[in-house]
Amino acid sequence: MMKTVYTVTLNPAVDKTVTVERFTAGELNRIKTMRIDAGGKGINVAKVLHSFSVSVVACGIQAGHQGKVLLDKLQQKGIQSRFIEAEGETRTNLKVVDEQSKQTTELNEAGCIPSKELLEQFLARYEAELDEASIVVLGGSLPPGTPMDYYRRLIDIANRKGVRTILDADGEALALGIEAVPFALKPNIHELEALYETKFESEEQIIAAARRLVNKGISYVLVSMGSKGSILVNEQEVYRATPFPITPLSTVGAGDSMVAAMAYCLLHQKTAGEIARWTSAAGTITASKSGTDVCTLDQVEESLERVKLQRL
Ligand SMILES: Nc1ncnc2c1ncn2[C@@H]1O[C@H](COP(=O)(O)OP(=O)(O)OP(=O)(O)O)[C@@H](O)[C@H]1O
Ligand SMILES: O=P(O)(O)OC[C@@]1(O)O[C@H](CO)[C@@H](O)[C@@H]1O
Repeated sequence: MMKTVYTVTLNPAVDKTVTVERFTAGELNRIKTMRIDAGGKGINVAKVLHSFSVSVVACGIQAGHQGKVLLDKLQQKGIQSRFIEAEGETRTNLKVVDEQSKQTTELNEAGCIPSKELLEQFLARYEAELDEASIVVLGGSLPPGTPMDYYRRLIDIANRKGVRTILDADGEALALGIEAVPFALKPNIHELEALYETKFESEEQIIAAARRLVNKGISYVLVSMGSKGSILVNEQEVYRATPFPITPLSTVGAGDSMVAAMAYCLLHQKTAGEIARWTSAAGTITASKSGTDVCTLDQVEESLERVKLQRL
C-alpha cells in the first residue's frame, strides 16, 4: 500500500527567528541570536514526517532567491520537494522570541503573487501526482490574489481520487475548504472562533462547534488551544489532551507538528484516543524547541504517557 504523504504549501516562507532579551514595541531591540529555517505550514509538517521516517513530498510554489534558500534547506534535510517557480520572491517571516516572557511575536509577509496560469498549472500537476499519495496535507495562508476557494478545489480533487486530506487554514479559505469536506481539520481555537464568529465561553461550546463540523462529514476535528492542550472530536468520541509542563522556546510549528502526528497516526491506523495523545505530545515537544525546529519520533514516543488524556 502506498504510504506517501503530500504536503501542499502554496505560500511558504523563510522563517527568520530572532531572540531578544525583552521585546519592547516602539523601542530599539537588540538581537541576541538569529536563525533561518524553511517555513510554512505544509513544509513544517513535511519536516516532522521526514524525521518520523515517513515517505513525504513537499509541494507548493516558490520564487526568487529566498525560494532557492528554501529549496536548499529542504534538500539539506533530505526532504523530497516539488515546487513550481513563480515570479517575484518567496516571503520572509520574522519571529521575535522574548527570552523573558517566552512569548513569540510573528510578523508574516503577504507573499509573492502567483499568476492565474501558474495556479492552474499547479492544480494540473497536483491532480496528476496525487495518484502517488495516501494523504494530502494542505496548510497555511493562500498567496495574495489566489482564489479563496483554491483549497476547496484541491480537496475536491483529492476526494474524487480517494485520497484523505488534512486541512490547516484560516478565514475564508478554511470556510470554503470545509465545503469540500476534508477528511480532517486542525483549527486552533482562534480560527474556530473566527469561523463561527463567536467567542467560546466554555469547553462545551468548543466541542459543539467541532461537532457541527463532524456532522458535515469531516472525520476528525482537532482543536488546538496552546498551553491548554487540545480537543479531538470524531463521530463517536471526544478527547481532551492536556500537555505536560514545558519551557516554551518557540511555539512556531507546534500546530504543524500536531498535523504531522495526525497523518502519522492515520497511516498507522491508530485509534482516536491514540491520535489525541500523539498529536498533543508532538505539539508540546515542538513548542519546547527553538526556531522552527520540530519534534522527533523518539521524543514523541517517550512523552506519550506524560500527556493527560480524558475521554469526555
Ligand atoms: N506554552 C505551551 N505549553 C505547553 N504546550 C504548548 C504550549 N504552546 C503550545 N503547546 C502545544 O502545542 C500545541 C499547538 O499549539 P497552538 O494551539 O498554539 O497551535 P497553532 O496555533 O496551530 O500553532 P502554529 O500555527 O504556530 O503552528 C498545543 O496543543 C500544545 O500541545
Ligand atoms: O502566514 P501563514 O501561511 O498563515 O503561516 C506561515 C507560518 O507562520 O506558519 C508556520 C508555523 O505554523 C511558519 O513556519 C510560517 O512562517
